[in-house]
Amino acid sequence: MTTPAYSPGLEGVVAGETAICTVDGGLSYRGYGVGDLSAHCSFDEVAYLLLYGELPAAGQLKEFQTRVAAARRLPAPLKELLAALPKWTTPLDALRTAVSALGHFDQDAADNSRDANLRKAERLLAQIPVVIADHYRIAKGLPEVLARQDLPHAANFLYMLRGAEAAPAEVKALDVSLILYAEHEFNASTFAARVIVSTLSDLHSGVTGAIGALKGPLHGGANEKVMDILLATGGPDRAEDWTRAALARKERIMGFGHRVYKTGDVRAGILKTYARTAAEANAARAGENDPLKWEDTADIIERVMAAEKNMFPNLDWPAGRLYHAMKLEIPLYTPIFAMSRISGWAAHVIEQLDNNRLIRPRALYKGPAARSVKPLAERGEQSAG
Ligand SMILES: CC(=O)SCCNC(=O)CCNC(=O)[C@H](O)C(C)(C)COP(=O)(O)OP(=O)(O)OC[C@H]1O[C@@H](n2cnc3c(N)ncnc32)[C@H](O)[C@@H]1OP(=O)(O)O
Ligand SMILES: O=C([O-])CC(=O)C(=O)O
Repeated sequence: MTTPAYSPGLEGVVAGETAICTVDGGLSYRGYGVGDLSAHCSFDEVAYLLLYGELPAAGQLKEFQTRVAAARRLPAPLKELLAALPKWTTPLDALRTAVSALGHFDQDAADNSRDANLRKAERLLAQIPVVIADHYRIAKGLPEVLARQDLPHAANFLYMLRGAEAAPAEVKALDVSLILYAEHEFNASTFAARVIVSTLSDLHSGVTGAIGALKGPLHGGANEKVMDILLATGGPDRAEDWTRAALARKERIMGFGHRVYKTGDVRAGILKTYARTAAEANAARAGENDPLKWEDTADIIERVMAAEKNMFPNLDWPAGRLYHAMKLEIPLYTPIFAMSRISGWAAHVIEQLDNNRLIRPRALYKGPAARSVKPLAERGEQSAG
């Protein structure tokens, strides 16, 4: 047997084929550049594109939105479960548990046909924002807000969370962030979902595992850490010294760097404008006198990171700031990523199952050489590996 090539972290390894997305030559979903999609489409259209392969015509979009809106409700026992979770449960952990539980209530759960997976994907697309908003309101002791049938994905989420309709500019900014978060080829959470369903497991299992992978701060969890970093600097006056000191301590500045993008992430550039505009608008509304404090702080950190590390922002960097400017609480940021990425995860699960082969790579063995077992009575104590 020949020894297969080994690449730590699978860097640069082509682990499968996809027709959903490419990061080569600028990020595109099914052939459409993300700049074009975020300028001309809504998240609902992009979710349809990812799931069905083509942008919807007006009638198809309406039918899709109607189906999704009708599925915006949770089984009563799941609401009870959300209320029964320990009070320290994070919103992302609650979401992971809820998606797993939703599998029990979905009549198509065990059906891995393409049609059933599309039906389940639409339902999860509808249910995930409801889980996030319901858990948030339960944890705060606030009354439940029922989903609206007449609002698109982003607008309905903000409505359920706050109990009031959001301003159009806020809805647009959130919507653009959802478009940019929707899909990204073989990132860790999507790959996790594909590995899971490659055993012929089911969509809910794949998405539950994907949420677990998204949680980590090297992936989706980074968007929550971004604001921790900005707040820790104290503001523009101390941002440069703080960043240099953090780098000297060999700390990672969350929101920077990327496994694939080494000269910058196109999505970060698109969302930066929305983060800045939201900061100006929302601070003005709240009567704050330094609306661009965190945007200016971010600019300084960007300059230091480029000069010291030749490292550039990824999408989480402006997304964390945008959500903060919208006065959303930090533990909601990674769940918001999930409420978008469900469209990409589901598209990949369907694509994997359309042409499935078990994903089972090899490991390079680094353990002890072959040896014989000594009878128990003859073994001395040895410290574990
Ligand atoms: C939407 C998304 O999920 S995008 C990713 C979001 N994640 C983050 O923002 C977390 C911060 N960034 C990182 O940890 C990394 O850049 C990753 C995990 C995203 C990509 O990592 P890789 O390309 O595999 O690089 P790797 O982790 O091997 O790091 C290489 C070197 O760069 C350093 N480095 C990488 N990212 C950063 C960072 N953000 N800040 C400071 N140093 C960094 C590492 O410490 C390491 O240094 P060393 O060689 O001296 O040990
Ligand atoms: O591709 C990656 O490794 C992470 C990422 O940017 C994403 O999932 O959007």
